[in-house]
Amino acid sequence: MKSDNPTSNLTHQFVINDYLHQLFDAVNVISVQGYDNERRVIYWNEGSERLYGYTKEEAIGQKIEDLIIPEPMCEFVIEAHSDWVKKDIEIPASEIILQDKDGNNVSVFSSHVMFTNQYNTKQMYCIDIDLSDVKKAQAEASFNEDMLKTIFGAIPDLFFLMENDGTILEYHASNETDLYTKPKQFIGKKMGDVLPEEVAKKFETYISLVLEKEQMMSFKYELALLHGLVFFEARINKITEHNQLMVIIRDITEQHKADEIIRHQAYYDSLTLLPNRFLALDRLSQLLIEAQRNNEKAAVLFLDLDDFKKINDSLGHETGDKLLIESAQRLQEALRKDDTVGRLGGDEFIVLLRGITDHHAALKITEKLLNNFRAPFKVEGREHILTASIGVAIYPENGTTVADLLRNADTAMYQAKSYGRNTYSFFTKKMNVIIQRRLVIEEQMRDALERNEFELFYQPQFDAKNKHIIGAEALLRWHNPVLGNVTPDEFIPIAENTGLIVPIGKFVISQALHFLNTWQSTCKRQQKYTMAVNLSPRQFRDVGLLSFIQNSLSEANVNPESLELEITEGVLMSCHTNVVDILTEITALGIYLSMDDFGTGYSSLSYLREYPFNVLKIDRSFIDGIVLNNEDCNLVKAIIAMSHSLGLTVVAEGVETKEQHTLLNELGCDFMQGFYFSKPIPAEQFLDFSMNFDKK
Ligand SMILES: Nc1nc2c(ncn2[C@@H]2O[C@@H]3COP(=O)(O)O[C@H]4[C@@H](O)[C@H](n5cnc6c(=O)[nH]c(N)nc65)O[C@@H]4COP(=O)(O)O[C@H]3[C@H]2O)c(=O)[nH]1
Repeated sequence: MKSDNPTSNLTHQFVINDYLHQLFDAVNVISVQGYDNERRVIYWNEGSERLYGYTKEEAIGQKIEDLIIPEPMCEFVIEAHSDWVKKDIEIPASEIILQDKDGNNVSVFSSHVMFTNQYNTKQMYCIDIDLSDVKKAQAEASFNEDMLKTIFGAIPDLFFLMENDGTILEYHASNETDLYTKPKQFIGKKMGDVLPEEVAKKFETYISLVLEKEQMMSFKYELALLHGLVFFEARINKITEHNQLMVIIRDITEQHKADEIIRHQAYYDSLTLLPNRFLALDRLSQLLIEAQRNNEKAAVLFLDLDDFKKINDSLGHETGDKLLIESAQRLQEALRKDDTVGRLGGDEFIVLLRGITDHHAALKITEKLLNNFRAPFKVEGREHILTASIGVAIYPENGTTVADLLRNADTAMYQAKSYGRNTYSFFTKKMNVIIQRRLVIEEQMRDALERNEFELFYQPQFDAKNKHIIGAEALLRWHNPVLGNVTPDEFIPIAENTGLIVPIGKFVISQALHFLNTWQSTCKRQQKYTMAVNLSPRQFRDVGLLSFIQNSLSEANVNPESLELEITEGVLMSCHTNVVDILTEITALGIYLSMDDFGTGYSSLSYLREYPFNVLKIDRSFIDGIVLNNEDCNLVKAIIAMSHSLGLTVVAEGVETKEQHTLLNELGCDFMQGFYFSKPIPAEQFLDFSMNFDKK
């Protein structure tokens, strides 16, 4: 309750207290208020004005409970004041929350004194020290503490506070269950006392580094815990002003596993799980460093599965994948643990053998690898025969660098392929010459068609009985300005590999048919001549092959029956699903089909029944020996008989002597060709030969 005219009632009080008030005025940083025995303000210094917001003029005469006492405390304050005035019960100094003019809380430490003036009236003076800054700081500190607790509780990391010498002072751990040692046991100790020696050493090293460099450092380590191997990352930082260190330890096992998976994907082949090219070559470079240091030999084996592409194309990629997986297993089975087998890509593998004593040691392992391929591969109930060709290069004889050894092993592997596959070959310097030539041939052949470097020679074929010319075989010749004459045996396989055989083969078909037309019209006779043309396996992959042949026949105005296409077993073994279809379509057109080089390779009789052949050509390697060698003679005799029983016409290749001719005639051979009659000759010469021959 406010009094009506407070100021006039209080005037005498000011006079009395003037001296005292002058003193309080001097300490204006703290709030001092004076109250009369009815709790009316008789003194209000500058500090009070600042703290509570009331000016001196506003405050003087007001009762304390109307100014700064919050409503709920009013009764208590009035009572306490009355007790002090009347019963001398002192109000103790305490921390209390009052309120300012705007109703805001004001936290103060309030001390009180009671005077009795000369009129025997009690006057209370309150000295209030503003605690708001202290309170704010306390609130902040407690908030920070709470926040830290929450953070420590929420983060699964382990925190250690350490002296600079590594003694652990304090820790925070949200979960102590899975730890190597309970953090409590760390307190007062160093890492060396509680962790395995190797890990403790790492801590010591990094603590020294952090102190020396004055920067945060981190490192990784692993610990074998009861539930398995756990990977950690420790971060150490210096708390500069306190000469202490903070160590934060994080369980990174999951991240480590994820990293491992990524690393595995980057270094291992996802299909076979073998080291991929990248890792295998890295291992090779490590191997070379070791071999050099220990003065040892090492071997690099380049392994390529034979005809894998064809298998993949014909059986499908799923089967191909399964074969690759099993191949990888078989290779691993043949090797020691510290040897490496990697997949370079596709059907190429690399094997690295360390610490081999000599070539013989490498040879034994190479043979073992090939042997492991002998048993058929079983995929989805079907058996498949898969073989491999291996090239071997030895360190240091065949190279001292990754690139050299790899290239030379590859060269040797090509050599093994040319030996007929399913075999191995050790690198020799001579091979490099071969490879070099191969590259030049390849390069020169690219534009040879455009440069008109190819020419067809023709070798006549004769009726064995009456020695009449019945036809010819077209044989390709290549004269190159750089290489000179290159034999078909050398350039045809390269043309096959590069695919150049497709355009070259078309040139042959078209040229041979045009020549046949010229020949048939020049040397007119009742029975038409035939023209035999060789077809390579690769040409069967050309979807336009059939239509090209048909067009060429009509362009050259030649009957299909006059064309004979010679194919080898290679075409049939290429496993191309559409080979049967193409061969059937070829014969349906009326074109003759001839099985070339019979007697070499597998010479499977089943092919003759399975495919629609009209002609069988006995390879000249058999004809060579028929006069001298009874076995060859009997074999040729059997081939002729069998062919006739299948309705096939038999042509003998490479007839070089009169005796061979006579014997083959006796054995019932139908047609012949060979140097005895004529070598393959250019077109013009052939026409002369044919005309002169017919006149005889
Ligand atoms: N020692 C000896 N050899 C004889 C005798 N009679 C013929 N020859 C040779 O035997 C080969 C017969 O051809 P091939 O077996 O089809 O074997 C051919 C054939 O597989 C291939 N070839 C040739 N021209 C072509 C072609 O245009 N396309 C394809 N794809 N291959 C071809 O190259 C192979 C070799 O051809 P050439 O060097 O012309 O060799 C020819 C021929 O010159 C003989 O009495 N004694």
